[in-house]
Amino acid sequence: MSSATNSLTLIRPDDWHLHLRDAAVLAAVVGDSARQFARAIIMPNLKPPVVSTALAAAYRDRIMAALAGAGVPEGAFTPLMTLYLTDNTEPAEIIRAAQSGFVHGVKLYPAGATTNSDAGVTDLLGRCAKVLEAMEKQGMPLLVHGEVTDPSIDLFDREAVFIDRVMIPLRRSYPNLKVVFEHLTTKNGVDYVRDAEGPVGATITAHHLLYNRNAIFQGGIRPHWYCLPVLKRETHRVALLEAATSGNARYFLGTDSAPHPRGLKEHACGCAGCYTALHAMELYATAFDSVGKLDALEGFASRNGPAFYGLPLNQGTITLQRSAYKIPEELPLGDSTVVPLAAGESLGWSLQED
Ligand SMILES: NC(=O)N[C@@H](CC(=O)O)C(=O)O
Ligand SMILES: [Zn+2]
Ligand SMILES: [Zn+2]
Repeated sequence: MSSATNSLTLIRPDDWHLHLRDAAVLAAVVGDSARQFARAIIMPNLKPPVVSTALAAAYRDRIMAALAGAGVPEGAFTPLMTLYLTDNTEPAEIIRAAQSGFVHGVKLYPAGATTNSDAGVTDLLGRCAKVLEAMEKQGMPLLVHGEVTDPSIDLFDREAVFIDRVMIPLRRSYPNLKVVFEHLTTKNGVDYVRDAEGPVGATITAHHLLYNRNAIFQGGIRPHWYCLPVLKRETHRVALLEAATSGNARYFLGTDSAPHPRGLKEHACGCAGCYTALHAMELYATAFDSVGKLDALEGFASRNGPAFYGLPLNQGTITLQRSAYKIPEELPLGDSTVVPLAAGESLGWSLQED
C-alpha cells in the first residue's frame, strides 16, 4: 500500500483498553466506541471498583442496556470484562472469573498510580502470590498499569523503574503468566516487551503515538492533554510509533479513552485521562500514515489483540478515507461535557459511516 492510498479497509478492529465509566457517562460514550470497534476490554476502575465476577456481570448488564439505549444493534459490540485486583483478591475469584467466559483479564493498578486506584495493590509479589499462581494456571491475563508510585521517582521515569522493580521479578516468578503492559509510553517499555520471554503483549494509545510532552505545555498548561502515564519526550514517541507499525504481534491497539467531565479536567488539580473513543481510528490512521505504514494498521488494530487473547477475528470491516475530519470542541457527558483530545483540530482521515 502506498502513501498515496486514499481509502483503507480493515477487518473490524477492537479496543484492548477502554474506560466506559457508568450511569449517564456510560450512556453518553458507549456509542462512540461501538461506532468503530466490535469489542473492547473494559477497565474496572469504577467507584467502587469491579472486584468480583458478580460485579463484572452486573456492570456488563449495564453496558448492554446502555448499548441498546444508544441504538447500537444487538451483537454489534461486545464488552470484554475485567476484574480489579486488590490485596484481598482470592484465588477462588480467579477461578470464577475464568469459568464465567466473560471476564478476560485482571487489572493491576498499583495503589495510588492513577484515576480510581486507591483500592489497588500495595505489593504485588508479596500480597498477590496465590492469585498470580491461579491466573497463570487458568490462562487469565494480568493487565498492568506499569508505573511505580514511589514519590521519590521522577514522574517521567515511573514506567522504566516499574520494569526493573515489578515486571522483571514478576515474569521470573510466573513465566507462563500472560501479561499485557498497558498503555506503553517509553522506549524502555517498547524494548522490554519486544525482548521479554513468555506471553507478553502491550497496548499503545493513539495519543502516545501522535504527541510528545510538549503538547501538555504548548502556549500554556493544557489539561486535556494530561493522562497517565504522562506523555513523554519525542524519542519515546518515535520508538512507540516504530513498535506499533513494525508488524510485531506483541503490540496492539488500546485507546485508554478515559472520559472526565470538563470541569474536573479544567481544575486546580485536574484528572488524568484523554477522551479519544470518538475519533480513535482516525487518530491511529493519522499516526500510521505519518510514517507511511498504513499497511501495518490492520495487524495492530484487528489481528494482534485477538491472537494474544485467544479470540476469533471479527466479522465485517470498517473503511477509513483520506478526507478531513474536524474534531468537535466538546461532546455531551451526562450533566456535563467532555473535551475530546485535539478538540477543534482537523485530522487527515475519517471513518466512512455505513
Ligand atoms: N489513563 C488515564 O490517565 N486515566 C485513566 C486511568 C488509567 O488508565 O491509568 C482513567 O480512568 O481516567
Ligand atoms: Zn492506567
Ligand atoms: Zn486506562
